[in-house]
Amino acid sequence: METQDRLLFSKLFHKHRQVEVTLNRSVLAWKETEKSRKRNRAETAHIHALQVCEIVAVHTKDDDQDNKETRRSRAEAKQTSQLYPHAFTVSYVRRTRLHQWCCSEVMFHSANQALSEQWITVINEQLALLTHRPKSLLVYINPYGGKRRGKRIYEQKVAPLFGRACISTDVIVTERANHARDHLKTEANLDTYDGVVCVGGDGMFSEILHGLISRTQTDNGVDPNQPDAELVPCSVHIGIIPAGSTDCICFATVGTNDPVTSALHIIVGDSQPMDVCSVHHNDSFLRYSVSLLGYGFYGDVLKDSERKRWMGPARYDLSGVKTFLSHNYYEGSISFLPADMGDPRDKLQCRSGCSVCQHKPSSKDTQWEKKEKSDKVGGWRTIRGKFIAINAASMSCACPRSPKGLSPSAHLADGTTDLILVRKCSRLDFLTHLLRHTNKEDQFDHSFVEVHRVRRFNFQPQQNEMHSLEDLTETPKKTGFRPICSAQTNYNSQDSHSSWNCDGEILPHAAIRVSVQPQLIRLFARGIEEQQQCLLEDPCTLWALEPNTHYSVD
Ligand SMILES: CCCCCCCCCCCCC/C=C/[C@@H](O)[C@H](COP(=O)(O)O)NC(=O)CCCCC
Ligand SMILES: Nc1ncnc2c1ncn2[C@@H]1O[C@H](COP(=O)(O)OP(=O)(O)O)[C@@H](O)[C@H]1O
Ligand SMILES: [Ca+2]
Repeated sequence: METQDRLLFSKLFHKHRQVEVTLNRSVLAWKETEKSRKRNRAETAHIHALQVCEIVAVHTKDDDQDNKETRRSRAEAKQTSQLYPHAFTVSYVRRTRLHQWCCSEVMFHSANQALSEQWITVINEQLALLTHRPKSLLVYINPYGGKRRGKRIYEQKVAPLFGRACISTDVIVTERANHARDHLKTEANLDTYDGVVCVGGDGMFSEILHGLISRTQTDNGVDPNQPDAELVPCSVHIGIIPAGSTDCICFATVGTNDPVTSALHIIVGDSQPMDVCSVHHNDSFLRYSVSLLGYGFYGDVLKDSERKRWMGPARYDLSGVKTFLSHNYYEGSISFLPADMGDPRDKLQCRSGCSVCQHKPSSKDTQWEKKEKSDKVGGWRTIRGKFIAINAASMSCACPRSPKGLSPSAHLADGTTDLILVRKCSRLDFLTHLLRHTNKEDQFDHSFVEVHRVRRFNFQPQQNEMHSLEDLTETPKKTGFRPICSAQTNYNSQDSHSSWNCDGEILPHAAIRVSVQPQLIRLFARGIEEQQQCLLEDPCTLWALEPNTHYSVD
């Protein structure tokens, strides 16, 4: 970076010290001047830098300054304000704990009003060049999601940030289930928004997903009932402010469930493509899924938990224990079309800028699929058996309960889903498998678990009439649970079918056809960041550094 690339360079005051401030197209940086450093006997010159793309806003001093600095040294602050009364504040993204962001501020003072205004103008000009940032958002709040804090979370933590970033919003607090979905499907004027934000959990996200996809297909004349239809990607981004019970979609795309972090990802206009599974029963469309499609264990947990909604997020713990103790298994046949790339056990985790997901399936891949379809059996595999759980994870499904998720190496946007088959096994074995979701051990490393990366799959449950004698002898006594090490599992003819847990919603049919639609939607997210993100360039290059001075960089 040569000094001629500088857009602005000035000597200003920051925390009562004179600093050289410099701005180019990508970085805003400042360091104490030599004069000021000598006065403060500082041996090291510290260079601070922040990326322009992570600046939230710039404002005249104003209002906001009940900050720590002012509390620490009111007298000094008063003196600076008197000598250098013209100030501006830059709000920017600061990384705090792992994957967590906050909005920080830095204030610069000047004696010269025109100079202060020039800084504001030039920074704003640079922000205006970031055209991917949303200017107008449609926000839906589920007031009953999670611990029923959605409205408060939005009003106290998110709305002030949107206001600071000059984003205009239309806010709808939902009055019933499917209010947001129906509004998006038929009423919302989507041309006026750059994004739709949902404040709630995975169920609320699912409403937005269905509303947007359905609207997009209707507008483009695509019939979603055709299982082989190529769906049209949605042009409007979706933002998630986590305020639900599991919030797995937020956690797996951002790395944390923090409303402020998510609001900042929306403000900076991050964009993360995501695969969507379309689920059909015969030739009728049932639902879309982006995270978990789970039959058996997760379907039963969800079904049981719906009756305990009043308990809030803790309902899943109780239903989880109950379902685990019931130890049901289900018979059926699963056929799938393996993906030609990647492996669920390759330990290549999907992270921000993931190289696997950069490769959007091309028309060549689609032709390959068509060929597979045309020779009917080519590529398709079928597995019959008795399963405790059949899970399709289109993303890792990481969440606070399971920080690495159901399939730690699943990708957000590779056009595939990881099909995990957990066969009938003892309770102890199943418990060991479940516990491995919460520690570093490999949950797939069991003889009764297999996992396949697939593009499509079909499930057909076993018809009720055929039970082997062995199965019938396994029907449990109604009075209690059998020993924890027992290999026996429950099978009673009334409950011979489970339900599918589709991103937290119960599906009415057991027999389904699933097809992954690559990168059908985009979220205001960037995937999980690997580590503290480095600056695009070394801020030291912004200055001709002085000899015999030690420098340190933020
Ligand atoms: C004995 C220790 C057992 C630990 C098991 C941990 C495994 C947890 C994996 C959880 C995967 C969750 C996938 C996401 C599902 C959500 O879409 C769904 C709805 O979320 P929301 O709308 O926010 O309520 N949540 C669930 O289905 C809950 C599953 C909980 C299972 C215990
Ligand atoms: N105003 C409302 N009243 C009742 N149910 C609602 C309302 N708004 C949304 N819902 C439904 O609530 C369910 C759960 O919402 P969600 O935000 O995912 O919370 P949780 O994570 O606690 O399940 C979703 O199925 C959604 O359709
Ligand atoms: Ca995927």
